[in-house]
Order: sequence, then structure tokens, then C-alpha cells
Amino acid sequence: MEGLQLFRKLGVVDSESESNSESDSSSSEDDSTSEPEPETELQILGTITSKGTEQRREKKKKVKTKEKLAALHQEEVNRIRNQHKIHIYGTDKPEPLKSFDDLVTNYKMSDVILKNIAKIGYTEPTPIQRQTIPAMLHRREIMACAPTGSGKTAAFILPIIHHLGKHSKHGFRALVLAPTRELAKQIYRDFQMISDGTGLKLHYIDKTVPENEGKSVKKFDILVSTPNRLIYQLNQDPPQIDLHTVEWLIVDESDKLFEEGKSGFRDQLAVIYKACDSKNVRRGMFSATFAYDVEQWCRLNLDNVIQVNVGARNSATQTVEQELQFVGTEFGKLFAIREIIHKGIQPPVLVFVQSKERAQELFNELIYDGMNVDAIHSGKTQAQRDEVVMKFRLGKVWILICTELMGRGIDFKGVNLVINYDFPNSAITYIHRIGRTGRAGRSGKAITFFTEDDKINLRSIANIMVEAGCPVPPYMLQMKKPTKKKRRRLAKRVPEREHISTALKADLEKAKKKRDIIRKSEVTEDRRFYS
Ligand SMILES: Nc1ncnc2c1ncn2[C@@H]1O[C@H](COP(=O)(O)OP(=O)(O)OP(=O)(O)O)[C@@H](O)[C@H]1O
Repeated sequence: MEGLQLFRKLGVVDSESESNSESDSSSSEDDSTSEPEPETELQILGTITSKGTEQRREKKKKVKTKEKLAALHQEEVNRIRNQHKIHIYGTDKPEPLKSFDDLVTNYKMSDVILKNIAKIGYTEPTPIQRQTIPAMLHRREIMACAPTGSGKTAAFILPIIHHLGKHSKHGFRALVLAPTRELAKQIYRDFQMISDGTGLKLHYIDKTVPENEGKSVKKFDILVSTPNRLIYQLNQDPPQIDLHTVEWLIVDESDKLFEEGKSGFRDQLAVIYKACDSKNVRRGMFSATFAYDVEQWCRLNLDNVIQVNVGARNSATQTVEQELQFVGTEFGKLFAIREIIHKGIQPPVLVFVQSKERAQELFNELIYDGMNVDAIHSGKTQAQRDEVVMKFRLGKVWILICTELMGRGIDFKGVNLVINYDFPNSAITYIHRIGRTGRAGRSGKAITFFTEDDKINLRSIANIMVEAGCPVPPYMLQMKKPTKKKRRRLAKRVPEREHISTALKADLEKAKKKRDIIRKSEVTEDRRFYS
């Protein structure tokens, strides 16, 4: 040790090698028979420095091995993300799932949930599920964008059910918002299937439920609703619903709910957002399409948000074969749809029109042809709407004529064909409408009629088609791009179109004149009666 002091003075031995040499002293004692005791200070110096170097080398080797393993692991993580076209932004990005088994090994997810998803038939997580589920299991706020029909619903249901665990009497701990009652009901049903056997209690706000339903809401853990119905409950005096206990707020079709004005829900969303005022609340925004302002809002308002995009943003699903068909005039559309049906279609088929009046008009035409057809739109009562949806799901209705009401989120199994009878007023609307087919990896077809009047939006739809690998005539891609202002105006308003009718225009006008004369005479009669 004396020699050691000397070298310490000289600055030859550093504290690390000192401690190493001290900790090594026992082993050198063990080895005393094999290693001769150093005799001179120079010999001691030689032994210490070579041992120190060796240990430093050893340490470096260990660090390098660790780094190599981490790099290999990261490579594997990157490979999974690349293979599934997952793009992720944010800090401390959680790793994607390799399989559903990771949920048990890494997150201790209950067997009951795993059995339920196996029962439904999910064997592999979809790309959005691979990345979103772990992020939410880490309680990260999330903004998720993935193609239509890619399993976004289960991507938020699984982590919510896992987090909530058992039923508690604290009130709603998860709230999911969707733009239409049909979609809210569908999400509610998915929750029922995946949470079966967990004891969690679900609630769906329905118009048909009595006004004072709020008094019993403490019985429930999860609430699924449209913003309108929820706002109605919140605005009662006293409020019929308490959202202070909400820990997860999910906004499905978030770009739709963020829209301002008549078609959007932005004001309602702000009220609901404020009512979910627990400091533990985590939020998740999901959609197949994302608007720039939603993204900005999320970045500013969500806490350490993770953004997950699957594939190219605002693009159509690759599983749909898309086709544009020029039909000349409104009358041409009726001729074209009859021809498609006549050639033979494989039901179920969805036909989109731009208004409830037109849905009814087209229904009148096709039912007259003896088709197995029905229509759904906001002009029908909820009970009628539910019945039509059920009949279509059961295969009793083959062709369903619908408005934008069915455009987003609705998951009808096995829709083979979507016909855009009326041209969609934006590329976003187009993506969602055609996304009612080609879901969950299945293939589908979409035919979009266009007339001279629809040419203004043609280029943007043609671009979506090209991106998805569908052929379009080159002239469409070279058409003049409408200004942003014009595009916005177009997206808000539907164009005026002639009525859907086989009758000749002259006959229609004659009929209208006749109706007007009758109406006028009825008014005169009424006046006489009351005077
Ligand atoms: N892991 C999975 N394996 C197989 N099928 C799945 C899986 N996850 C979800 N699905 C099925 O895929 C279909 C589409 O799922 P979902 O309705 O959640 O799509 P989405 O991404 O929300 O679509 P949209 O954007 O149109 O709302 C459903 O029938 C669902 O049951």
C-alpha cells in the first residue's frame, strides 16, 4: 500500500483504478498461489496499470454490447414501424406491439380481454393498434390517424378497458364522442363485446331514455354519445350528467367534430371538454383524416402528445378499387345506376346522395324497379333509422341509399360496392364514403358518377385515386386547381341539382304547375272556411 501512496502522489493511480484494485484485492488473495507478489514499486505500478486497463476495456466492452443490443432492438422496432407504415412523433415513444401477446407480457392485460378479442376473430393487431395501444397504456395523450376500416375503434377500446379494470361507483371514467347516433351505437356495441366479463358498465345516451336518466349514471363506467345528446343532458337544470370523474376522453372522427358551423360540433366540444375537468383526464383524437387546425389544436392543448399516422395522411384505403364514371347529366346517373344493377351487383351496396330529399327520390325510382332497396337519412325517425340499419346488417336490404349520415365510421360487414351517385363535395368526404367498403383488409369497389357540373372537384378526387394506385385519365390531373377559398365554400355547400326522376322535364314541370294550382285553390277554400 505504501507504493500505492507514492503513485497516488505522482498522480499515476486514479480513484477508479484504486477502487477497482481494492475491490479486486480479495480475488488477488484467492489467486495468491498463481500470481507472485510484486516486489518493487515498478512491478506494483505495472500490475495496477495493466489491471486497470483491462477492467476499463472490460467495462467499455460491456457498454458496447449494451449499445449494440439497444441498436438491434431499435432496428427491430423500426422494422415493425416501417413494415406497417407507422409514423410516430413525440417524445419517449412507446414501442409498437409485435403481437397481442405483448399485452400480457408487457402490460399484464387481463385474460378476459384477450379472450374476447380472440372470440371476435382478431389474431394480429392492425398497424394503428400496434402503436396506439401501447401509447395509451402508458397514459399518453394521443392523436391517431389511420385509413378507414383499419381498426381504430379497438385501438382506443382495449387500453381504456384495461385502465378502468373493475366497475367502480365513482361515475363515468371514460367518455367517447362520435358525430352520429348510428356510429355512437356501433362503438357502444364494440365496447360491449370487448369488455364482456370484466364487469364494467356501459351507457349510451339515447333520445328514447327518460329525462331523469342522469340520476342513475353513477352505475356506469363508460359513456358513449353524440355531442348533441350529451350537451342536452349537461344543460338541464340541474345538469343530468357529471363529467368530473372522466379519465379518458376520446373524440372519434375528430376532424368532423372540430368543424365549425352548422355541420360541425366545435362549440359543443368546447363545453364537453371543459366539463371533463379532472386533473387526471387524458385525451385521444381519432380519425381517418386530419385537418391542419385539429393538429395545431392538439399540439397546443394536449399534454406531451404522441401523434401516430399510418400510411400517407388523408389518403384512401388501398383495398378499394376506385373508378370515375362520366354520366353527362342528372338523368344519365339514373340510367347508369340502373345499368350497373342490371349487369349484376353483389350486395350489400351503399349509394350516397347529397340530401335527404334526393335519397327519397332515388328510393322512389329504384323501388319502382322492384329492387331490394331502402333509404336512410335524417328525415327518418330514430326508430326507422335503427330498423333500416338492422335490415341492412342482416342482409334483408341489398341496396341502401344514404346521405352523409352513413359517411363516417359505420362498419357494415362486407359492403362490396359504394356508388357515389352524387359527387362528394370534398376529397375528405370522398375518402370516408368509399371507406365503407374495403374494410379490415377485405377488398371493395367504389364507382363515382360525375357530370359537367362536378368538374371543379374532379382533380382532387383524381389525385386521391392516383395515390391509391387507381388509374385516371391524365387530363384530370392537369385540370385547374380551385382556390382554397372556393374549395372551402364547396365543402360547406352542396350544389343544386335537378330532381331524380325518370319522368321527362316537361312532364315534371306540368305536374308542378298542377300541384301549385291545387295548393292555391286549397288556400282559397281555407280562407273562405275561416272567414
Ligand atoms: N385486429 C383486428 N383484426 C381483424 N379485424 C379487426 C381488427 N381490429 C378491428 N377489426 C375489424 O375491422 C373493422 C373496421 O374497424 P373499425 O370500425 O374500428 O375501423 P376504423 O378504423 O374506425 O374505420 P373508420 O375510419 O371508417 O371509422 C371492424 O369490423 C373491426 O371489427
